[in-house]
Amino acid sequence: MNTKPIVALDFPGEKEVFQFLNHFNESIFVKIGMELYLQEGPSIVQKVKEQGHDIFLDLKLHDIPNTVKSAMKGLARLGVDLVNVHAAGGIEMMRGALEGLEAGTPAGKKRAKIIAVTQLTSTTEEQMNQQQKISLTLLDSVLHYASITKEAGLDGVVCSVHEAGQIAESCGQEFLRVTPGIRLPGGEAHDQKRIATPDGARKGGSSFIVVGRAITGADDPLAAYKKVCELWEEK
Ligand SMILES: O=C(O)c1cc(=O)[nH]c(=O)n1[C@@H]1O[C@H](COP(=O)(O)O)[C@@H](O)[C@H]1O
Repeated sequence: MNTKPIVALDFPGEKEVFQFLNHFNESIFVKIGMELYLQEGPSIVQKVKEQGHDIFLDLKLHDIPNTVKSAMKGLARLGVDLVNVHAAGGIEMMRGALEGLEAGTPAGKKRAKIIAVTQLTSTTEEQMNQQQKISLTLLDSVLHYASITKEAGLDGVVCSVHEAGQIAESCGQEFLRVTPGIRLPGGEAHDQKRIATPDGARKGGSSFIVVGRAITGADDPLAAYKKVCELWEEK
């Protein structure tokens, strides 16, 4: 797995995906999320893989442990590089997800990394306090979810850049911090609440950045991708 920016293929269907991927003549790291997967099904994973791209299959599983375990067993056969669940499903559910993933990974193949969503980057502390009835700071809630994710044996979490550094301190550098909510300087936030720039993410302790609309919605997606890479990788 490389640490290239992960480009969110949030498109309605296959046609738009390949129009977009045609801009690139190198293999990149992409994310297939629920919008695309629910329209096209598992075949889209196969088709994107055939072009040589690394894949984060972002289906954010959150259900009873047995259901998540069985679902993960099936997903493991798709041969993707990274998958995720919601940490709010609890330790038993996350352990089930990991067991399913291990059981479903074909012999001789590397199992996908598995991470858990802490608090979505579209959530504010006020929303969390009022709507989830969690009376902590947002940072403490994210740190708590990171600690139970680690206890369950997963490889890391999805969080915002604002929490990434503290998670690295409490859970270790090896524990992945995958951070969406990335915008180019001055870019529109849209529905995201906890945002940062690619260079902010590098300085803030992210292991990976997930970038969607800043690239897919740009007039020149390749130029936007290159700009993101430049800021993310700058030494
Ligand atoms: O799990 C995710 O990928 C995810 C978690 C999160 O907390 N926030 C978040 O935005 N995402 C995903 O990251 C992508 C962000 O897209 P943009 O806001 O367009 O860059 C979307 O595909 C989201 O589904």
